[in-house]
Amino acid sequence: MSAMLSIRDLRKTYEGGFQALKGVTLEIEQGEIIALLGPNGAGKTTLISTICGITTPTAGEVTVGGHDILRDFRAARGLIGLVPQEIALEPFERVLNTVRFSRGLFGHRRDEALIERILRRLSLWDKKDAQVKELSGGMKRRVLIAKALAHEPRVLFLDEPTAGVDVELRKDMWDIVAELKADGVTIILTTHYIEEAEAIADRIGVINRGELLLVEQTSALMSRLGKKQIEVQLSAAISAIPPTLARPGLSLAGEGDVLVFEYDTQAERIGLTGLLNAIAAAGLVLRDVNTRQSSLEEIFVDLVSEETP
Ligand SMILES: Nc1ncnc2c1ncn2[C@@H]1O[C@H](COP(=O)(O)OP(=O)(O)OP(=O)(O)O)[C@@H](O)[C@H]1O
Repeated sequence: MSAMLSIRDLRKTYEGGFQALKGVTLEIEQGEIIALLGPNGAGKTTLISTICGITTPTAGEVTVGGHDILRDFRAARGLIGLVPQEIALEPFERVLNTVRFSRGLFGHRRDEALIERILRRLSLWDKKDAQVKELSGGMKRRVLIAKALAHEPRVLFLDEPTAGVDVELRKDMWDIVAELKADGVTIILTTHYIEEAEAIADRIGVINRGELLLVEQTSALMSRLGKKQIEVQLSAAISAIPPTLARPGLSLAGEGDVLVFEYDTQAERIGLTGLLNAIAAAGLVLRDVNTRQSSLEEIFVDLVSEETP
């Protein structure tokens, strides 16, 4: 089966010489959900904008459903739905018209029943006659999603869909993504939240400084990255870890008064109870206990430093 979205050696150098994409290659199958993680300025929006025809590539090739995005733009764009990061809506337009218009843009026939279903699905039906400027920020984001869905995309791009939205919309978004996937829609989303990528993506791509550092199955990546630390502060310093406590992942830190135990959250047996019992049995007294999970930032730093020879 050929890929639904095929990106080959895509490069983008902005006017002024900044290289935002340095040769990105990626194939995405139909019905797959891929999350692109990356720090600010990594090139995620540039990648999406280039595929959607908002930014022109400097080099490389992209096909959507087999259609080249430059030579066959209308056919390629007709398959795409885009939920952009920035809210760009006509403030005086009414919600219903905004969404209807979006469907017409790429040559689809009117389908009032579909528009109603989408608006209801996004809890916007009772706002259909409101002007966009009367909506809250979260509702405007819902309108952006409705617009993208109105032309029944086969490939949907979500650029940080849940940045700054409330818990309810986030949950709705995740459910909608699952429903679209069940319909065979291919979804590419960018996010800063690893939990979000973990919850909904089949694969995760990490992008940094215009390069795709890796693309991996979510489960494989999470088990590689799902490290957590427990820091046990002792009431008195020790000169070495007692032999009864020694185990892989345990080290002595601070002034000899902190035991750090690094473990894999995905492991079947972590052994925390055993460790705490052994600490007590060794006659050590605890002053405090903290846990720390690797943050996305640390994960990036790890990945980036792994890539540096
Ligand atoms: N029109 C432009 N002209 C020049 N440079 C640009 C332009 N648009 C983006 N850039 C630069 O390209 C780089 C990538 O930006 P991009 O918006 O793609 O990043 P991003 O990964 O989406 O970041 P964020 O997570 O902050 O949204 C940044 O350094 C940005 O300053």
